[in-house]
Amino acid sequence: MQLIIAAVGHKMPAWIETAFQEYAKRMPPECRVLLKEIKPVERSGSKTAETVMALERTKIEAVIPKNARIVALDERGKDWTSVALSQNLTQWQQDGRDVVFVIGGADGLDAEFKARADTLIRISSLTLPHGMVRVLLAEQLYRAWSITQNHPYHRV
Ligand SMILES: C[S@@+](CC[C@H](N)C(=O)[O-])C[C@H]1O[C@@H](n2cnc3c(N)ncnc32)[C@H](O)[C@@H]1O
Repeated sequence: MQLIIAAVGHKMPAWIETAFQEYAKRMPPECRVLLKEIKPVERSGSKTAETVMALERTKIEAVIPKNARIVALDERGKDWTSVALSQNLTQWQQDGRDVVFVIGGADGLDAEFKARADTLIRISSLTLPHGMVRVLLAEQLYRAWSITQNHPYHRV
């Protein structure tokens, strides 16, 4: 199983890259997190937000491996606890399918893409900047793995 974060957004500030790597590098070899950045579609007066999201959806789908489980990130998604994420991580490791966490761009994710995702989760009910979402997600994946290992990083 490969954990992939497909994130619309590139050329992130150095502090986002540093924070993301801080957690990604802690993951063990059997549970590595691979980041696939997707260049946002250029905004222009003639493109509606729906058009932009549909174009970004095509770019997102191009980086998703066949048969991968899709977990879309959205502030309206299910509110998982870290323990629930760790339980899902254990199940995902058992079934072996790749898992792709998808983070949208400035306008969000295409509605049809979200409807077809296997799961829609939120990190908070607040709207977060997309760069910070990849950092928080990487930390939560490391925490979830720590829970599965009874590692002292996670304290109940
Ligand atoms: C700036 S937000 C887009 C906001 C957009 N107006 C919307 O309604 O989705 C960019 C991306 O960050 C992610 N995101 C933002 N806040 C989030 C949250 N609280 N939980 C999970 N993902 C979030 C989502 O993937 C979203 O598509």
